[in-house]
This record gives sequence, C-alpha cells and structure tokens, in this order.
Amino acid sequence: MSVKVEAAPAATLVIFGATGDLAHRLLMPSLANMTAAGLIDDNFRVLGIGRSKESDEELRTSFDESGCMEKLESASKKAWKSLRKRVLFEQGDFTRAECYEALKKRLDKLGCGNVAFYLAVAPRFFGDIVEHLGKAGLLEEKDGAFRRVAIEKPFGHDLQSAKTLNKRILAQADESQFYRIDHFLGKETVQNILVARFANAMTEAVWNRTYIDHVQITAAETVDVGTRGDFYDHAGALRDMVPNHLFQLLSMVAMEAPNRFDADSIRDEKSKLLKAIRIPSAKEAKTNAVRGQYGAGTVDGKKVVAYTKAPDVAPDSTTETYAALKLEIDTPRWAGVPFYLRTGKALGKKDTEVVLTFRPVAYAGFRDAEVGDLPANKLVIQIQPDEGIDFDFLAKQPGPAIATTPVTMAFRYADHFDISHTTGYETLLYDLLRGDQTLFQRADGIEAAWAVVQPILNAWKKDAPDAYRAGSTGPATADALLERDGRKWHVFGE
Ligand SMILES: NC(=O)C1=CN([C@@H]2O[C@H](COP(=O)(O)OP(=O)(O)OC[C@H]3O[C@@H](n4cnc5c(N)ncnc54)[C@H](OP(=O)(O)O)[C@@H]3O)[C@@H](O)[C@H]2O)C=CC1
Ligand SMILES: O=C1O[C@H](COP(=O)(O)O)[C@@H](O)[C@H](O)[C@H]1O
Repeated sequence: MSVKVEAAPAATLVIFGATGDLAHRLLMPSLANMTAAGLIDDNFRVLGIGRSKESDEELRTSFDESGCMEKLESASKKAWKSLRKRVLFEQGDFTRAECYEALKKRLDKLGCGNVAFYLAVAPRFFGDIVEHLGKAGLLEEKDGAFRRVAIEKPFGHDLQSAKTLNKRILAQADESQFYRIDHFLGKETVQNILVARFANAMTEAVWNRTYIDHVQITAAETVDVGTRGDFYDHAGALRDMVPNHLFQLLSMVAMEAPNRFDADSIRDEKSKLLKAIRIPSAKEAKTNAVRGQYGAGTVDGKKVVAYTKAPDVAPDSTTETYAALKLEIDTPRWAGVPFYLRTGKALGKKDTEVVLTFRPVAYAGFRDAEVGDLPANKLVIQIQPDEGIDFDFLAKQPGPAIATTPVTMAFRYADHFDISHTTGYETLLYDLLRGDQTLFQRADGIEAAWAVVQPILNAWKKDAPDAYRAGSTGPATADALLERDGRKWHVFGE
C-alpha cells in the first residue's frame, strides 16, 4: 500500500536557537530535503531567533557556509536555493519579554496564521520559553490557525523535573499543541518495527512469551563524549539514551496492537506498555543495572583519551558512559521474558539493534547429545547502520546425513529503498506541520519512562562506574548481568 504525500499546510516555523548546531546540521538540511520532495508549501517560511546574527541575510549565509548544505543531494541543494529566500531572522534574547513582543510584531507583519515554534535550545530554557510564549498570547489558536511547540530532548533530568516541566508547559497550552521530539522516532527502521510486527502474520503469531526467550536492545556508539562534556557530564548514558531512545524502541517492540494507526491510539498503547515495565526495587536497581565509564583506548584506529580527560569533564567524574539493564514487563504477553538494554559511548562498533531470541523447539529430534541445544532462532532488527532485518535459523547441511547449520535470511533496506540521504528529522518536521503527533512523546509516556529509571538514578548516586576500555564491547560486569541468567549478549556490529 502506498500513500500519496502532499505539501504540509503553509506555516511559519519559528526556530529558537536558529544559530546553533542542531538547526545547522539537521533542521535546515531536513527542510531542504522536504522542499525537494514537495512536502513544503510555497508560502512556508522559517523565522530564526538568536543573539549572534543581525539580519536575515547573515543567518542565510551561515547556513550556506556551514558545509551542511554542500552534503545534500543535488535536488535538495537546488531546493535550498529557493528555501533560503524564505529564511528570516529576528535578533533577540529569548530570556527577555521584549523578544516576544518583537516576535509578535514580526509575525503580525508577516500576516502569519499557522505557527510552529521549535525549541532548539538548551533544555534549561524549555519551560521559560513556553511561559513567555503563553504570556505573550502567542499560543492562542484563532480563526482555525494552529500554534504548536516542538520541544527537543532531554525532557527533564529525572522524574520530578519531567513532571514539573509538563505542568509548566501544560499551564500555557493544550497537550495537543506540544510535540516532544525523540529523533529515534524519525528513523525509518524504528517506524518499520510496527510494520514488521503488525503487518506480517509470521512475526505477529510468535511475538510473545510462548515463543520468545528474551529480547536485547542495543545502542552502541563509537563516538566518545567529544566536545559535549559540559552537557554529558551532568547527564550520563542512562539519562541521555534510556528513558527516551531505548524506551521508544522497547515500546515499539513490546506494545499491544493499537485499535487504529492514529496518534492517540498508538500513544495510548505505548504509554500502557511503559507503565507495565516493573519499577525496580532499590535492591533490583543495584543488581539489575550496570554502569561503566570508558578509559583510554582505540576506536576505529584512532586513539581515544579516557572520559575523565575529555574537555569540560570533571577529572574525578563518576558519570557513566555505558549503561546496561535488565527489565521485566508485567503484561500477559511478556510475563517472565527479560528485556536487556545497553548503550554506551566509545565502543568498538556503532550498532543500534533489537534482537529477539526464540525458545528452542519442543521436538528434540535434531538435538545433538554432545552439543546439546541447537543455536536459537533470532530475529535481528538492525536499526542502524546497514538498516534491515535478519532472521537467523537452521538449515539442513547438504549431504547424506541430516545435520543442521545456522544460516541467515537477510532483508537490507538499501536493496529496496534509498534512505541514505535523509536525516530522520524530515518526517518529524512534516508531522509537526501537518499536526500528526504519532511520532512525538506524550506527557504520560515521558513520566512513565522516568519512573522506571528513577530508582536506578537513585542507586547510582553513590556507586562508582566500572571501567571499560575505549574500543571494547563495554564493562565485564555487563556480560555478567546476562551470564548469571545463562545468556549472552548478541555480538553487535556483526
Ligand atoms: N546538536 C545536536 O546534534 C542535537 C541537539 N539536540 C538538542 O537540541 C537542542 C539544541 O542543541 P544545539 O543546537 O546543539 O545547541 P547550541 O548551543 O548549538 O544552540 C543553541 C542556540 O541557542 C541560542 N541561545 C542561547 N541562549 C540564548 C538566548 N538567551 N537568547 C537567544 N538565543 C539563545 C544560541 O544562539 P546565539 O548564540 O545566537 O544566541 C545557540 O546558537 C538541545 O536541547 C539539544 O539537547 C538533540 C539532538 C541532537
Ligand atoms: O540524542 C542523542 O542521540 C545520539 C545518538 O543518536 P543517533 O541518531 O546518532 O544514533 C547520541 O550520540 C547523543 O549522545 C544523544 O544525546
């Protein structure tokens, strides 16, 4: 089934933080890709806010010179030429009320109806900006025109701060006006989890505790902390990746089928699932979670200095750069099936994957008395890179005797589709402009996710992380987490 896509309604996209890294590396290139794909209306425009530029032309030139537009495919480069004329700038300090008065005047002058505000700014400003917008009357929806706010991640620092932020923003506008971004949801392969599960009889039939032994979700990164020490040293791997990206993957893999494929039906099911994750007791938070911090090593042939020697990282920092946890989901579908999650920086290979390991068949005919159980069937959903799905199963080895050999049936995205030039933000921006909240996080889902990790954050206040070498697969204690259950991590990057 293919769906005809058309241009999103005409609107002004106000980007707070338009002079920053996200706007240059991801947002504007995505808008150029969308323009090339016919997804942007001719009357669409961008109005950037920031302090460090003075004019429309100065902002446009900074996009030209960022090098990000150079990397686009030729159709998108061409589209940027027409889009750049519709990029405007309003110089201002968004912590001050004057900024919003000026913004209001500018929007009135432009004769804008539909406006989407995008908060591409440090998270500490999210609540204040929404309050300023509300007080200035900029969030009132009149004459059928929309007012929406897209909020970047991280949404909160822990359960309490996420609840406070939700309360602050929801005092200014309705939940239907907020689009909390998790860029993993913009990835085609993440969205494909729902199709793989619910559009295929073969997978849906076995997607439960009767057939599945356990599930592993991995987001392994080769990048180290780089120049993000200031942010990362206060966050760590758990906050940075788990209640958002990894839990989004988890909820797509484990949720029940929505009644309809619309935003609220899908988000209802995701929230139900997140609320069904067993909240670890203080003891479980200690025994079922592992934290690590990378020391010096080599990644992709390049030397990496220890995390504590990186810029803006405290020399005695105990912030984790690796987290692994075991979770249980209390639903009839998943009771007793462990979900193991792990993520880390400066690891040997980049790989984001979901692996479902199946239980052995009941029939023992092919079992070898000496070797024991046959290798388990596995479904490997390869999120990135080398996007695709692999099914590891057993085949008969050719020859007179009946002997089994593990083989893989592979579907590769690249063999069928071209998704290599998209950033993942295209879908999110398109949906923001069209008013489809399916791929955005709702307040209850965010709070349910923080509630699960909060006991682990509490437990980790005192402990020091376990060391691992940059370029390795993580700390030995993460292997022990599975070994004690008689299981092993899937080798990532293979
Ligand atoms: N960069 C990335 O790859 C990703 C970023 N994010 C999230 O996106 C958000 C933005 O990140 P990023 O672009 O990297 O951050 P940057 O620091 O690069 O950009 C933020 C911008 O905010 C502007 N700003 C700061 N204070 C003020 C102020 N008082 N008034 C007006 N403008 C101000 C600055 O512009 P000026 O100096 O002109 O005032 C700056 O360019 C964060 O929430 C981050 O977590 C999420 C995923 C990836
Ligand atoms: O949000 C974040 O995500 C990136 C990983 O995203 P990916 O699309 O490159 O897989 C991570 O590096 C970063 O620390 C985190 O803030």
